[in-house]
Amino acid sequence: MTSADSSVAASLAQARRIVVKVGSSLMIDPESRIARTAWLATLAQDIAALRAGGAQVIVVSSGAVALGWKRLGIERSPQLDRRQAAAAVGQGLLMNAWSAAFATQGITVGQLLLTYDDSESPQRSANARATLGVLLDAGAVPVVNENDSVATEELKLGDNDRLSARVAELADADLLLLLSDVDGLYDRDPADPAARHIAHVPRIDEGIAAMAGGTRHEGVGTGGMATKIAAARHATGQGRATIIASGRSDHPVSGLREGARATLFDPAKS
Ligand SMILES: Nc1ncnc2c1ncn2[C@@H]1O[C@H](COP(=O)(O)OP(=O)(O)O)[C@@H](O)[C@H]1O
Ligand SMILES: N[C@@H](CCC(=O)OP(=O)(O)O)C(=O)O
Repeated sequence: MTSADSSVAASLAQARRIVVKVGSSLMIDPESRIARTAWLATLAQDIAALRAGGAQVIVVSSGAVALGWKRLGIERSPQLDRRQAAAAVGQGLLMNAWSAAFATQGITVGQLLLTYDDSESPQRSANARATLGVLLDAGAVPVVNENDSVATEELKLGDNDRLSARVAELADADLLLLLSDVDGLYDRDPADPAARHIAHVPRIDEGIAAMAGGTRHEGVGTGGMATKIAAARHATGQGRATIIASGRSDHPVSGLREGARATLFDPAKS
């Protein structure tokens, strides 16, 4: 285990309130069904273990749009009304999957659907904060997504990486964990075989931001590494450690506690 790995483990062990963001590519299979029911159960077990260690956990889950296409029986399309209709179908499927996964741990889930203007409005963000607080205190796991079916193009956050940083802010979390299909930041898109993994980022500067490219899952993932770095910048700037890690394997969080490779972004010093 390297020192950066142990810092990832230490950050997880120390955090009292954690936002775990799960990308679309982890939730679905190439046929656009909930693919990874067995995997989701292992993540729910990991989250139950974090809670048993005294942490509170909020999930931000993507996948509604990607899941909705197939069930609704329409072709994938960039058109807003079609994506919104797909999300209306997929969001229910997504919550069923989370609800079933956490039920195996005896944990109740509560759905929060937020828009950009909710997070900008003092009144609505105060309400969302209070709802999160009651859910957490009652022992539930809040599962958050963007309210894709109503958000207009101008008022969309548009990606759940940024949404998760805003949720971390709303909930005053001390750790943001972004689970993706890649085990952290590389010095260039890892599609390039020469790309090198970066285990530790003490400070996000323009050089770091310039390394991050887009997604290779057009129509499934949104934003690629660039929006994860934007989220990490937002969260670390507010003093929250951020980890980007792979969710490809079973037990992705306990894997990190045992030294799996990831990228740790230090919180900014005040
Ligand atoms: N510098 C980089 N380091 C790591 N991944 C990168 C980088 N630049 C672009 N990417 C791409 O970002 C992808 C992860 O983002 P994305 O597809 O949006 O996933 P998610 O659904 O988890 O949000 C990676 O699979 C990779 O193709
Ligand atoms: N709110 C959208 C997720 C958009 C998004 O950011 O997706 P991803 O890049 O996979 O985290 C959905 O549920 O389909």
